[in-house]
Amino acid sequence: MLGKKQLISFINLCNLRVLNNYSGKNNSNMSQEITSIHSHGIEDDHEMPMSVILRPLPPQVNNEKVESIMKTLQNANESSKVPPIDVLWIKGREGGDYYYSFGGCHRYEAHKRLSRPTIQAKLVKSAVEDLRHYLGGSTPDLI
Ligand SMILES: Nc1ncnc2c1ncn2[C@@H]1O[C@H](COP(=O)(O)OP(=O)(O)OP(=O)(O)O)[C@@H](O)[C@H]1O
Repeated sequence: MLGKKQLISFINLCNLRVLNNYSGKNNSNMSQEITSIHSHGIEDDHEMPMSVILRPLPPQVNNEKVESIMKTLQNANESSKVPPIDVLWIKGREGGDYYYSFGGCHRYEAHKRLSRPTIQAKLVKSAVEDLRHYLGGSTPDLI
């Protein structure tokens, strides 16, 4: 279990990674999609890069379930049976974009073990207050 200081450092490290990723050329399409989603204030499904998703809470997974989902994902005829995970999209006070995920542990873990670069995600526009429900006093100051 991470201590409070470690958790904050971890989140800050991840945030740096998010900002770096989003300034990179490879994510230009993603940035455009995000911008258009923001302007409409809606939730929608996206092919999100795994590397930008912040998961500050350690997952507790059932290996059999993860392996079963991996098999489903690897079968082209079955993969659509795995629904998108929910990702909270939060704007920092200086305009930074942060993508937090708390549920969908088994689906996320299955993608990770398959080294999938992206995961289908439902982007849900959220506020820092929503993050506080999960992280309490360890909620970072998002810039
Ligand atoms: N082989 C499979 N095994 C389990 N679930 C599968 C499989 N294939 C598709 N699914 C779907 O994937 C989703 C898994 O959701 P579930 O709530 O069980 O786990 P999770 O959300 O990924 O993890 P957690 O609930 O622990 O955060 C369900 O909608 C389920 O129908």
